[in-house]
This record gives sequence, C-alpha cells and structure tokens, in this order.
Amino acid sequence: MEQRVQKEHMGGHLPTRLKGLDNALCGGIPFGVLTELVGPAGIGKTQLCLKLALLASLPTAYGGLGGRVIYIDVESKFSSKRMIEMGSKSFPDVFHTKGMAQEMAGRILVLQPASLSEFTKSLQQLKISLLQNQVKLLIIDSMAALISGEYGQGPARQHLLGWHISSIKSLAEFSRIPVVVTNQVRSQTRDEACQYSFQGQSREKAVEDHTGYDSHLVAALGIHWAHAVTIRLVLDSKSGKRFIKLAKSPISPPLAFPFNITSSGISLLNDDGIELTGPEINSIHCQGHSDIINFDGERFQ
Ligand SMILES: Nc1ncnc2c1ncn2[C@@H]1O[C@H](COP(=O)(O)OP(=O)(O)OP(=O)(O)O)[C@@H](O)[C@H]1O
Repeated sequence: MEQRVQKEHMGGHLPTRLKGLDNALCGGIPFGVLTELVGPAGIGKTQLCLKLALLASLPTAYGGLGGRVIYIDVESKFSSKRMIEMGSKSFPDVFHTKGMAQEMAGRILVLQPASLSEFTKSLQQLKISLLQNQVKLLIIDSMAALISGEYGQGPARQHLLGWHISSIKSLAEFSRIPVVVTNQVRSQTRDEACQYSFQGQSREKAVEDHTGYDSHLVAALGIHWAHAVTIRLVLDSKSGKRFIKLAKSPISPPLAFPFNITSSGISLLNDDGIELTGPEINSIHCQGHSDIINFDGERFQ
C-alpha cells in the first residue's frame, strides 16, 4: 500500500483546476478518502461534479487522470450536453481533436439507481469493477436523495445508511480513488418550498411566501456520515455571491473562495481564499441571515 501511494499519479490528487482550492488541498481532491460537497439546491454541486468527471476522464497529457469514472446519478441530473459544453470551453484543443470527446464520454459510466436497494446492489458490485476497469473517480450525486421520502427522517434513516457509509469509505480506501459525494441541506420545517433555492425567480418567491418561517437548515445525513468524510466543501451564497468553503480538511485552515458558474463550469473569482473562524465555517447564508449546518439533526444554538 505504501509503494502504491508513493507511485500515485499527481501525488494522489485529482486537480480541480480551481487554483486556490487546489493549493489549499495540496493538489486537489485526495485519493482514498471521501470528499463531500454540501449546499442548498441550485448552488452548483452538480456543476462541480460534472467538471470533476471531465477532469478525471481527460487524457493525462492534458493534465487529467485519463481514467474511467463511475457517476451515480440519483436525481437524473447528469447532463452529457453540459459536460461537452464545459469541455469544449475549457479544453478546446482536446475537444476539437477528432474522436476525443466520444472517447472521453465512453469513459464515464452513469448509473441511475431507482431505489436504495438498487444502489445497495451497485455498491456490492462496485469493488470489483473499480479495480477491473481502471476507474479513477467515483461520484455519488446525491447521497441524500437516495433516502429522501423513502424511510422518513432523523435517526432511523441515518441508521439505515450506516452500512452504505462504511462501504463507500472502504471502497475509497481500498481502491485509492477520490470519492466525491454530494449532500443537500434541507429546511427543518420540511416544507419543500422552503428549501433554499438560488435560481432567481423561484428563490425570491419561496422566501416571500414563507416569511416568518423558522427555516434553518440541517445536513441530511447525520453524524456518522459527518465523521466519515475527510474533506467537506460547503457551497453557499451571501450577498448575491457564491462561495466554496473548505470547511473540513486535515491539512488546511477553513477558507472561503468566491466563485461563479459560466459556460466553462465553476471558476474562482479569487484564489487567495478568505480565512474563516467560528460558526461561519459551517454556516449557510441566505437572504441576510445565516444558519449553521448541524450534522446531528439538531440545531446549534
Ligand atoms: N451553462 C451554464 N452557464 C452558466 N451557469 C450555469 C449553466 N448551467 C448551470 N448553471 C448554473 O448552475 C446552477 C445549478 O447548479 P447545480 O445543478 O449544480 O445545483 P445543485 O447544487 O446540484 O442543486 P441540487 O441540490 O438541486 O442538485 C444554476 O443555478 C445556474 O446558475
């Protein structure tokens, strides 16, 4: 294992090409551990996942991992069209080379489990296929959606995921690939319309319609999950600006990077990062007030 780790491509990291974030993470998303992207609906988690899938399938000569990707797309959000748009804007040379876009597309296997039991079956088969197929990245978008609605809320469903969490963690360790999992935050009122949305019209409408609601947020997967992840990136929005916050990392202090989303995908507006302290690290902002993500299903006071 030690020799394998030493020989790892790119020092065991998948560069995100977001310079400030890569610097803070000593090269990018680390191999062998879980990286969580958490944030409200519409903030850009799937956009980041698509970019990472693109980078993992990009030929090594262009700085990618040149490998296969398994993309578990729980909510049918994967868009090959969007990925090609990002690819052709970010890497025009590669995408204008005949056959290259098809070759890269052929490396990304998208699985769409319709239920938790289908997901459980895929996980059981994944261990073998990760090794046999030179898979360089596993993405699960989103983990929370797998259990939403099916098994109620709170400790019961979090307990239900215990096996899955251990399995995913051991898959990452055993196959030494980066595993990226998205997690939503939801309002404790459980009112659908009260979920924070960052998509113009609907967001304003939702907030207007529910003024006076105590709409604080909780991360959907509970404390066991919170401890299983090594890197946590919180995506949120404050005063109309989106931020990626490196909220949990064994090597970096908590930092926030402003970002935007363009046709070429997510890009940072500044690579320096703003150092965060106190509850700000785990808070999600919306409409002038902030709420702290609580990984235990209760609100922090
Ligand atoms: N082609 C594009 N050009 C610019 N911005 C885009 C483009 N496509 C998507 N976006 C931005 O991406 C946002 C949607 O992001 P995304 O689908 O990643 O959200 P998410 O965090 O995954 O949400 P959910 O939790 O609902 O899955 C849109 O609000 C829009 O701002």
